[in-house]
Amino acid sequence: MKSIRIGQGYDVHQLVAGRPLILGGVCIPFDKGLLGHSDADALLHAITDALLGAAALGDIGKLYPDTAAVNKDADSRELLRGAYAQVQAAGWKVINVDSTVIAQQPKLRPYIDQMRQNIAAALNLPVDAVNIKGKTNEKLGYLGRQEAIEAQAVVLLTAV
Ligand SMILES: Nc1ccn([C@@H]2O[C@H](COP(=O)(O)O)[C@@H](O)[C@H]2O)c(=O)n1
Ligand SMILES: C[C@@]1(CO)OP(=O)(O)OP(=O)(O)OC[C@H]1O
Repeated sequence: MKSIRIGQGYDVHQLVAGRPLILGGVCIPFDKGLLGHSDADALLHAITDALLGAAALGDIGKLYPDTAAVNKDADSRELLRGAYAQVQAAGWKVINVDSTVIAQQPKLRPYIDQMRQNIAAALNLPVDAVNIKGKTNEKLGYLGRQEAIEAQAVVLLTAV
């Protein structure tokens, strides 16, 4: 049997006024957005870390330091594609992705299908190999107070 690997990823970014809210490569209408060096797409960052973790290639900050001017305002779809190129060069391909975005507001459901399509395109996967779940934080803590949005992801790789 071909070997398989699992990886998990996590990210959180602060929600602030004056920034666009970008999740899964979708710009979501909202009165606040995520703060970061890049476009701060917490979902794509969590998936990128899950990919790199499964292939034992470190983490997103190792590939794309937040001190590098080239990464300023980067489109996280490009970061995800670049990380996946390294994962593929190491002899792996993705089987599937599952993820959770914890956002008290806004409701993500209307945007989930477009996010799945963006992630599937970046990873050369069928859309039904990518799942995204939205959760509130039941108004608890900093997520519940809409001070941040968090994302968690797992990916499964198989040897090519
Ligand atoms: N930002 C969010 C949060 C939740 N959803 C959807 O609502 C359902 C219920 O959420 P709970 O946190 O109350 O369990 C959840 O299963 C999602 O379908 C959402 O779309 N966006
Ligand atoms: C993506 C990078 C690089 O621009 O910066 P941020 O957008 O701040 O995101 P984070 O998830 O904190 O870490 C990875 C970074 O190195």
